[in-house]
Amino acid sequence: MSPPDAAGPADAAAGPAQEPEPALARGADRALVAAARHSAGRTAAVLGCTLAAAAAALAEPAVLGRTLDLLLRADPSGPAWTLLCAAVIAAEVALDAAAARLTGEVDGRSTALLRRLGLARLLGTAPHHAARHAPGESAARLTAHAAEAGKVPTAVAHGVAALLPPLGAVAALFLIDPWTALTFLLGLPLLVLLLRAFTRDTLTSVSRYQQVQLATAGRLVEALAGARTIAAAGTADRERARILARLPELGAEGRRMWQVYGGTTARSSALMPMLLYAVLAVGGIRLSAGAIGVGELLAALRYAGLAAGVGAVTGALAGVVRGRAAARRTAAVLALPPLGHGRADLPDGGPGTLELRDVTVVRGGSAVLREVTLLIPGGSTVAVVGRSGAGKTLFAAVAGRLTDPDAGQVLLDGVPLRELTAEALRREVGHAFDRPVLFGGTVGDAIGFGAGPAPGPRAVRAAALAAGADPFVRRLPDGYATPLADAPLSGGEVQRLGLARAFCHAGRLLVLDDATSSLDTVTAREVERALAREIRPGTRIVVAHRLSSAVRADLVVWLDDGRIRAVGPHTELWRREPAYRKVFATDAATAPGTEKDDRQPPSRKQEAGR
Ligand SMILES: Nc1ncnc2c1ncn2[C@@H]1O[C@H](COP(=O)(O)OP(=O)(O)OP(=O)(O)O)[C@@H](O)[C@H]1O
Repeated sequence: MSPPDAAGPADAAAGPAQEPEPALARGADRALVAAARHSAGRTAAVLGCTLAAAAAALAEPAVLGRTLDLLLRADPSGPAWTLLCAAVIAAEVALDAAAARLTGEVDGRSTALLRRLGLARLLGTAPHHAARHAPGESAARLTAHAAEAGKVPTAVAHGVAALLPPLGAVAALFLIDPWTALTFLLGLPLLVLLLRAFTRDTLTSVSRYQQVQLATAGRLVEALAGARTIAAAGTADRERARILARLPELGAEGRRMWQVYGGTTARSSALMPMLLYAVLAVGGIRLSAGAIGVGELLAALRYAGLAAGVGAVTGALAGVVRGRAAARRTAAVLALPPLGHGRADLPDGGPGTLELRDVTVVRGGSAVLREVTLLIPGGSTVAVVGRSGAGKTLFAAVAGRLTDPDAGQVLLDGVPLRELTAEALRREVGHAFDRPVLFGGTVGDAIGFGAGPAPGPRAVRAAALAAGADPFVRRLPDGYATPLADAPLSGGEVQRLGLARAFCHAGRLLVLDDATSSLDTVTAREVERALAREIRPGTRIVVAHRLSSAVRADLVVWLDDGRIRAVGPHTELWRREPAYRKVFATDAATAPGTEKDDRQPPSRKQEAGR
């Protein structure tokens, strides 16, 4: 088997164009709002439970203090207040437990929503947009980072609820004794400064940490895809070092995050006792002056503790900050432009006439397909030829709407491809690739894989026969029922299964992008004949390096540097254009129409990324 081997120089972190940061931040906030709306009822319940638990926590010192005063005075209502005390504490515990359970549920639902949206966008965009992010990066964005982002709605709810005890506690302090409240408020600016520094430092640190995480995941997946190249080049050690190169940065950022957290906790731990002692001292003076009772002093102390509850607020704040930073990573996937579809269908029985009007495709800032205008008559077979990098794959991609042109229009039987429904497009336009990726449980499933109802075993077998795959499939242990994972397939066999998949769903237009490059000449010729005789008639676009493909085509489209250099029958171009002959340089000794081994070195191409 010949798996795609994508080891390349691309450094995931350096390569792709990223969305500008403000746009990402807006996208992240929109995604988080959508996640919050998705579980609005449950998120409100989390908020309700946490607020109620906070209210119980707030009521507890007052009830406790009052109970103490009543018991000290041997007041007859003392036992009733004791029961009330127990009820408040029990309610606080129960509400905390309910909030924790609901939080887990909402976090899970929000994460699932972000992952669903991200996955739909990743698979619903043009392949070259999806390739903006290295596969490992995209995986990290939709797993770890989506999970972190999914916690934001509940973290906000917890954050809001965490504010209630400190604010309520300050109010309670005022009610008990204004002097204790003022004493506490004197220390408040220090707390505010502490929180601000914490938010700023955490955001920076978390952001850097996540960036390094993404880059490392990207490099790892790149290396896995390019394992053969690395083994062949003997660069395993160098590659391992490249993957792990940013590990020290990861460690440093991780430590910095803990330092920020630890520093804030340490400073708040130092600040809190000082505040409590100050409140205790003032409260003691007020007690000796007879302004408050013992129970009220106890309540004031507890309220001061609640008011200085910076730990709860910083914890929730840290969750929101981390989640928002992670949401930006996920939002980069959500920002990929969708390949939208229209509502039109194709006219019944159309021959598959394809028209390109002034089609321009821009990649990496420059036009790589330029003002291509062409009419391909329905039912004809067209060979697209040209030197490596001439734009053949991009031509095939716009012809079958794997991507949209940046300017111009592509029409099939008079209908712009953009206006077709997704169903009509994939019913009538099929693709086969140089290195197809097979999907499905069994070999038969892989051939039948496609939108719409699954084809029956007969249709699957007919397609495999036409693609020259039937003989080797029948030799597999369970034939068509052999699990894909147990089918040892060569590169050419995978390619034939990819062809069979395209034949199985053949519509009025079939685009074969180097799809026979791994087949021997005889098999390739058999496939071409079967394509002409046994597959539903229609228009064929064959990106080809083989001379024989050009020879057999009705029409040759010769691309050169992204432009159409000439269009015409092969014999005519061969006779008239010396440069055309050079396109098939290694076949120079082969006269037009002869059948020597006419294979050019195959250009290895992936299904995605153009
Ligand atoms: N996503 C992309 N970003 C930048 N440049 C791209 C991208 N996709 C294609 N190109 C460039 O566009 C040009 C045409 O590419 P294309 O793959 O269509 O060539 P090709 O004729 O099929 O080549 P080959 O015969 O080698 O497969 C090349 O120069 C290629 O580098």
